[in-house]
Amino acid sequence: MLAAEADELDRAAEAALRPRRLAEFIGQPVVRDQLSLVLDAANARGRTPDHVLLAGPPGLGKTTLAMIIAAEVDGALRLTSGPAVQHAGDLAAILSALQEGDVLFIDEIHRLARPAEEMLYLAMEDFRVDVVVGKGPGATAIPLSLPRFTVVGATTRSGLLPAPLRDRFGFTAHMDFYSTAELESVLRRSARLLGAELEDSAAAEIAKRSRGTPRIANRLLRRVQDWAQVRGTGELDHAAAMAALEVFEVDVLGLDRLDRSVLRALCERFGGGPAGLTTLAVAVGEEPETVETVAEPFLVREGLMARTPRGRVATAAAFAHLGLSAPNQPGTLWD
Ligand SMILES: Nc1ncnc2c1ncn2[C@@H]1O[C@H](COP(=O)(O)OP(=O)(O)OP(=O)(O)O)[C@@H](O)[C@H]1O
Repeated sequence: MLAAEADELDRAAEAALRPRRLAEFIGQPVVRDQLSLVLDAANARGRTPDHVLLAGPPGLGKTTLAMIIAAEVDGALRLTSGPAVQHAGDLAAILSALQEGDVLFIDEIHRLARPAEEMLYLAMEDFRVDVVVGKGPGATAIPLSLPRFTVVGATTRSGLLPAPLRDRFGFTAHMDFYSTAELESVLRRSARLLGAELEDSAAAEIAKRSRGTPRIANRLLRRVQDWAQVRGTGELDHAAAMAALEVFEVDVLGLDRLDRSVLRALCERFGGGPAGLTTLAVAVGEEPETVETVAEPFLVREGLMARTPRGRVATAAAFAHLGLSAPNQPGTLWD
């Protein structure tokens, strides 16, 4: 329910909710300002804009921004992703089909295979690919020049990007989590597009629990709509929001059942920790990887849990959130 990654249902629903132009894009003021400068300058010069890297966690609008960039420069958008390009030949095929002014969106660009990455360096810098013909000592590289195009790379792990690739982008836009007020605007806009009216207090409740992520906000809105239609009055009001969020076990901080059971185990069974990841995972009946990748990042971000060399530790805020009193032991985080 609160995963920031998209599933099939999200993808189908999201298409209708994506802002199409930069002016419609809510939040991310710094990124919007940087992009509008780069795109306006490119348009004024009649040139394709510099390559852009979009860095940030999933669900914050990287794909949406890539589509907006293409729309703003009147270019066609070609989409691919790092894992989809297994061989340099795959990338050569994509690059050689590009037209002047196209925008090539490469999602998860940090997962490109090495040979493809090297081919991309040359394509981004010199608008050229070397097509290798033949094998062994007789192989020759035939240079093929490409029309000017713009690469928009998206990554959730900009630290994994090799420096030579990072350097080929004209700039990197760092996307941040959205504020509650921004998410309320996203929700009001989505409701309008869905032909529904969303009460302000309902928007505030949903926004507060959406983990700073528009994708999650839109998903929760759909569940509130379901509740209103099936069990409520049809209105997207405060009562519908509260009831739907309760059905789906999303609490006031945006924690779901797994998050809470991890915290509860840490606080109640291990006295707040430190507890090792595996021990904690066994206590909640999950795989260590699930606890580490699904629950932990948000708990740490919210200041409810800390990772220390001795193991996971619950903070005073975690005890308070669960309505427990924190043990008073010197040397621990809640002291
Ligand atoms: N600034 C925004 N204003 C309004 N809606 C937004 C905004 N950013 C994202 N959204 C909505 O959130 C959803 C997810 O956005 P998007 O697919 O662009 O995220 P992403 O960062 O590319 O995620 P991923 O990396 O997981 O693909 C879209 O449906 C889009 O409508």
